This record gives sequence, C-alpha cells and structure tokens, in this order.
Amino acid sequence: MDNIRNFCIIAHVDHGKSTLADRLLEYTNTIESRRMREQFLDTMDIERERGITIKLVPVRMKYKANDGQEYILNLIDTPGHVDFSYEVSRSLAACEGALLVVDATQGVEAQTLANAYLAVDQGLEIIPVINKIDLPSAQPDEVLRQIEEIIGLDASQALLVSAKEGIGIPEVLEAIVKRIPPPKGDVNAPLQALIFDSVYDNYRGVISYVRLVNGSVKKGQNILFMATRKVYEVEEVGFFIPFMSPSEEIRAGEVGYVIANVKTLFEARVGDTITDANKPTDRPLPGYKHVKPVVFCGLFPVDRDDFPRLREAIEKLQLNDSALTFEPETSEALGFGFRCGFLGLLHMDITVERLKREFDIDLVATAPNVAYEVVLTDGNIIEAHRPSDFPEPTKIEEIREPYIKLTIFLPSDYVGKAMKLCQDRRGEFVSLDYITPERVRLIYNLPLAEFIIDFHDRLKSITRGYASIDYEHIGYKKSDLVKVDILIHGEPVDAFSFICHRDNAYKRALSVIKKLKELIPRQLFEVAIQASIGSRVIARENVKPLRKNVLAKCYGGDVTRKRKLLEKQKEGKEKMKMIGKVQIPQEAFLAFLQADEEE
Ligand SMILES: Nc1nc2c(ncn2[C@@H]2O[C@H](COP(=O)(O)OP(=O)(O)OP(=O)(O)O)[C@@H](O)[C@H]2O)c(=O)[nH]1
Repeated sequence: MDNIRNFCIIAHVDHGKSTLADRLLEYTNTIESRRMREQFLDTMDIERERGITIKLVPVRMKYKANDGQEYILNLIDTPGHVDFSYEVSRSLAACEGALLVVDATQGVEAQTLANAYLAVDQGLEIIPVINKIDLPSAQPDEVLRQIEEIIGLDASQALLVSAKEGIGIPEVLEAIVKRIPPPKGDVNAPLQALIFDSVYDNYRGVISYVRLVNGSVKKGQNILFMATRKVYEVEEVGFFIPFMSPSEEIRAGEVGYVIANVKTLFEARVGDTITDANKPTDRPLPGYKHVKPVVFCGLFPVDRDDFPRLREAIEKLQLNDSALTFEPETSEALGFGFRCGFLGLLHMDITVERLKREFDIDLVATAPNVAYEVVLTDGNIIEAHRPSDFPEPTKIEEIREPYIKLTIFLPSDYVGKAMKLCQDRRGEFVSLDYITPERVRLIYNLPLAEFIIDFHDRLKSITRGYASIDYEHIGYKKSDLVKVDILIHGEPVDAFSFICHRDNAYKRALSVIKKLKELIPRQLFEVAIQASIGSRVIARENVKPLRKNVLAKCYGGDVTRKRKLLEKQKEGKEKMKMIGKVQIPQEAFLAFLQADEEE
C-alpha cells in the first residue's frame, strides 16, 4: 500500500484541469500516443463541446519516481460544476490528496475556493499548482499571494506549470509521490468500499467505481450494499488503466471497479458502502446522502406521437443518472409530457440537450421552477412543485422556499451593479471584501427561485463576463409567497398561474395579463383577464369585443387573396384551445411557459 497514491485535481472551470490530466497520462505512458486523444478524461460529447466535466473517470497510472521505486497513481477526476458538488465531495473522499490548479492569469475564482474548502474538509493534502505560466500575462506571484490569503494554504511549495507546453510535469508527479500520504487501511479487516461513482452499461449492468478502505474484493464473493441491504455475487473486479481491465482482486487502499449483476443505479448508489455479505463491517463509511433534485421543469414532445419515445429516453438517461427524477404531467397547451427534477440548471440543460441529440426528440422545456415547502394549518407539510400543488390560501400556515449562499468574484468596478441585481432578486447581503484592489468577493443569500431565472446571464452581461460564481444550498426559509391565479372570462387557467413573492405579485401579474391581452384575439364578446390571489382580484385587463376582420385589409375584389386569408384564419383557429367560451391560441401558452416574466 505504501506505493499507492490516490489523488484528484480540483480547479475552477477552464483553469486547465483536463489539460494537466492529459499531460500526466502522457508522461506516465498510460495512454499510447495513437490512442491519445485530447482530453481523454472528458468522455461525453456534450462535456467535450462545452469543455466541462460532469462524470467522473478514474485512471490508474504507473510512475517510476526519482527514488527508483514504482508507484501506482490513481487519478480520480472530479466534476467542475456546482450542480455536481455532491459528486465532487464523494470523489474527494476517495483520495488522500489533491492538486489545486489555479490559472496564473486569472487567479483564485469562486470555484477554486469552494473546491479547495471541500478538500480541506476532507483532510486532504493539497498541492497548489499554478498553471499557464507560459502566458505573457501570467502573474504567478500574485496568484501565490491569493492562495495564501484567500484560501489560507501554504503556497511556498506551489508548483509552476504549463500544462499546455508540458512545463513542470515531472515535478508534479514527484510532488504527488512525496507529499501525498499513502492510503491507510487493513487488508484483513472486513470489506469497506466507498462507491464514488456508478455507471450503467447496456451489457454488463451497473459498474460501480470504488475506493477500498479496508479488506479486499474478488470475483465470486457475495457483497452487501449497505444502503439498500441487497446482496449480489461479484462477477468481475478490475482497474482503469485507463480502460477497464479485469484483475484478480482489489485490495484496501486501491481504486477500481466492481461488476455484480446489479440492474439499476438505485441499488448501487453513489456514496454507499459495499461490504462482505458473509463478514460484514459493523458500520458504513460516512458519506451516503440521498441527493434530491432542486430544480424542476416540464418536458413535452413537440410531436405528440413522440410521447412513448420520450418516456423511453428519459428512462434510459435515468439508468445513468440517479439524480434525475420524472413523473408524467399533462399540460393544457402541450399535452402529455413529464415533470423532471434536476440538481441544478446545468444538469437540466445537459439532460434536455442529450434527449434532443442522443434520442433525436424535439422537445419543449418549460421555464424551470423550484420545490416549495408548504406548512398547512393542520400541521402537515407538503412539497409543492407547481402552482396547482398549492392548496387554498386559507389552508396555508406558511410557505418556505429554498435558499442558496451565493459567492461572486468580480472586478470592483461592477460591484454596485451586481449588488443591485442581488437586491432586486430579494437577496440578503452577507459580506463584501477586497481580494485585491481590483477584485471583490461578494456574498449574498438568495432565493433559489430568483437565481434560476436567468440570474447568471444577467450577471454576466452586467460584468461583461468578468464574474465567477459558486453557490451552495443552505436550506429552506419562510417566505411571504403567494399563488397568483389568472382568470380568463371568469375561468381560472391553471397553466397561467404562478408563485411569487407578495411584493412582486402585482408587477408580475400585470406583465402576465398584458402579455395575454396581446396574445388572445378579440372575440365576439368582451373578455376579462384577471389576476387574483385567492378570491381577491389584484389586476385586470379587457380584450375588446370585436371580431378581427381579416378581410378588412383587402380592399378590392381579389378573390384568391381573400380566400387564402380566410383559410389562414381557419388554420389559426385549429391551433386554438377553448377555455370556457374563449379561444386561446397555443402561442399564448407557449409564450407563457417559456417566458421570462420579469421584463
Ligand atoms: N496557454 C496555456 N493554456 C492552457 C494551459 N493549460 C490549459 N490551457 C488551455 O485552457 C483551456 C481550458 O483548459 P481545460 O484543461 O479544458 O480546463 P478544465 O479546467 O479542464 O476545464 P473543466 O473541464 O471545465 O473543469 C484550454 O483551452 C486549454 O488549452 C497552459 O498551461 N497554458
């Protein structure tokens, strides 16, 4: 075990994590050059395109160090985005050390800090690596100062590297061997293996990526998954060098994979502990946590006949993504679809994109929303995902909404604007400090609901892209929220109702009914569009009673033109939906579902 080193690389997006990993694989000849492709570790197409890492891939390298000994280095990749921070902390739990990569031209950013703290919490040995020193604008001294002052790490032994040019790579490997401690553990103790990732394979079922803390595991052994209490027989164990390669056994301290004919990811959850069914450990490793989705949206096929295909596709994705949840949903405008739950906006975007791309389904995704907690007057608490889940106002004791602690790093010039944005989004100021005279760290507590409506885009545009953010969920807080119903000609239309803060209710209601007024064609009678909270009407607009005479524009007797227009109007009518006596065009529902209500 003394010759094993388990480590990961943590960094802010784009600071060069994947490039550095590639260089390490190259230098240790882990990948033959003809098989070497750029950024081996980012395997999914979408990851490669967006340049982000989502799924973890562990790799085993052999390295002959300057002391003449051969070491096994297990590199455990970590996802770079906050949505997946739970997976980050799991993969950190599988290591003894971390390379903290910081871009020499950018300095410490929001996720550098967040990831470094996760690593410190896990008690890892952290090796600071200043990357991109080949660039003329590199300021390694300034970055060293930031690492010491902002993160509080000793940076005197930081390594100066250019992953792109291959400068400083042997020093990185030597530092891993010398500074990261070997794993501890007892091969003879009862088996304890942490599942830090699981993937589903069509042919082999679930492949669990494990870090063995104690004991050993081999083919034929009966293993117990402690969270689900299920027992399976091991079919194969092995290592990633870098592709899956079977082996006799995996022993304490090592990182590898276990295949045991498990059919769903729910039975082999990330964070769970595997033990020996015949000689079980008395306690699981810390770390199992059920991850709950926090952002929801409706997904509907554009072509209604695609509904069964959509179900199949979501089920398939779920095989490899146990954080994704779904349930059937019907919408007045969009027909049959699914309400899906995600870990965050990126998780949602990626899922939608994969459905479109890998399964070739045209989709409408509705605007995202969060899950509220509603405390009823009888003391019960229900979870509400959409307006129709909310009971009558008289039955509600209080409503709670999810909050995040948002950290923003940005140039000091933009602080005023960023603070205004946070304030407008009901943010509660926490702190502001200067990292350098030009750079500021700003912290706010913000309702998640306000964040998921284009907060990041707004922030990017007011800071011209110079801000970086990170956030963590800090739980639910009581909030003065109301459900606003929209009534058309006296009939409530579920699809148009929404949840918002009482202070914003009037403004939002007004913008919604104004938009509807434009979208609902005039009918033979006057149509009232009202917004109400419970039985109290808070805003109203009227659509004047005048039949839209499409022929009015056609002076003269061009019969074909008249006929065409009449046909067009008829076609239009088919796309209408009757709500009571009123015809509402499909377009109105779509505009509402996808619209950003705050203009
Ligand atoms: N000049 C220079 N560019 C580098 C260096 N290392 C990485 N880059 C470039 O920086 C960009 C981001 O590098 P990646 O390795 O994809 O960054 P990453 O940290 O893996 O990004 P995520 O996977 O999203 O976390 C790429 O365009 C690299 O070519 C370096 O040492 N010097």
